[in-house]
Amino acid sequence: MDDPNKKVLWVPKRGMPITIITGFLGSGKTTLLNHILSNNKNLKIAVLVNEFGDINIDSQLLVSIDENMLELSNGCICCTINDGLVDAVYRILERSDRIDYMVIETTGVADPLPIILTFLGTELRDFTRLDAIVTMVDAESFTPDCFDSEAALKQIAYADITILNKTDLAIPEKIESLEAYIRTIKEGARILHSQHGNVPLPLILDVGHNQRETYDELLGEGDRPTHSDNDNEDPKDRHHHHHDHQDHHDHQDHHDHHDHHHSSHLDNDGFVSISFESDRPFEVKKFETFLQERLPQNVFRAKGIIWFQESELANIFQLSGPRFDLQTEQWKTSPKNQLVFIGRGLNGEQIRQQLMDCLTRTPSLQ
Ligand SMILES: Nc1nc2c(ncn2[C@@H]2O[C@H](COP(=O)(O)OP(=O)(O)OP(=O)(O)O)[C@@H](O)[C@H]2O)c(=O)[nH]1
Repeated sequence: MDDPNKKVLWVPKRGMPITIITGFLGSGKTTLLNHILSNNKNLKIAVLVNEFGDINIDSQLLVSIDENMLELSNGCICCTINDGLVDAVYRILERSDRIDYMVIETTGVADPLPIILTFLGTELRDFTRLDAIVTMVDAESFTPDCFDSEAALKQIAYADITILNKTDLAIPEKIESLEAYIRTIKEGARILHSQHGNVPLPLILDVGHNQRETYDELLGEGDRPTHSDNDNEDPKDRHHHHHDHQDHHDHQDHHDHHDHHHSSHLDNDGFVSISFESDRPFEVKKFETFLQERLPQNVFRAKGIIWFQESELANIFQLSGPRFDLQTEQWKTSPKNQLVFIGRGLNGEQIRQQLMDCLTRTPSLQ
């Protein structure tokens, strides 16, 4: 055992507060995260961004934060709870620099429940305090059929706070009927309105709206005493917790647990993500034609950083439903194309070929 006098109280008393931002594809999660990072004055916030796709576009679209405060995980955290989420959270917790708060942005197709249960039902609950699940809803494009997506519905059902975002694009009647609809899914829902995620931060951070009792039944621990503070725990022990779940015996337990939560997983609701990268620029005209004439209807969301032969700048491309948008900024890396397309039943090979056709010709072919 370590010298007990050497114990360091570096785990916050009630555990690291965690806010989880969910919301369907393109609803404004990254926009909200940027609002939080730009406007919070006092908190040192660590961010965990999870993306559904091979390329991390979001991380490049975040306002600059200390690189060390950002953890990335690819794929869907609700599918890779063991390796992705738990480890990424531990990596943040184990940092020696001061961190007051953790914000996690899930993918647009994530079912929040397995993520919530991971925080409440694994050893993570000793070191974290789930503060609130914040769900972004696109007030313009959201319809009660929820894009046929079970994930979209669950994101609202498990929200502690729902933000009706993009109110600039929706008529008041639509906003009203959406509110009413949300309350049919979740009685007594706390609903905020926003444009570009602009909500007062005290309404969404450190609000203590997540109630673990709500999940007792799912966690199978109705009569179990609630966990006490862990301010007396030796960080070394905590460290062991972490590695325990990687050794054989515990790993097995962990797996059972995981599978249990996983059974409710939605397999991304049939959404697939296609990524494209190239070190050669596009020709503007060809890419325009691609967008106008070739882009399949079933692409629900696309985003990326585009290199046009005609431009010195990086072009940030955003497509959400029927809208798309291009904005320029200085390159932070050497110029290249990085794009992700998300939708149902996409033909990846075809999309990639069409994008290849947008590239400038290689010198040898000219
Ligand atoms: N007009 C309008 N556009 C918005 C608003 N909020 C976000 N957007 C735009 O909507 C697009 C998608 O926003 P993101 O924040 O990237 O959405 P997301 O939920 O992170 O998207 P995924 O990562 O695909 O899940 C971007 O082009 C934003 O600029 C808003 O309130 N009004």
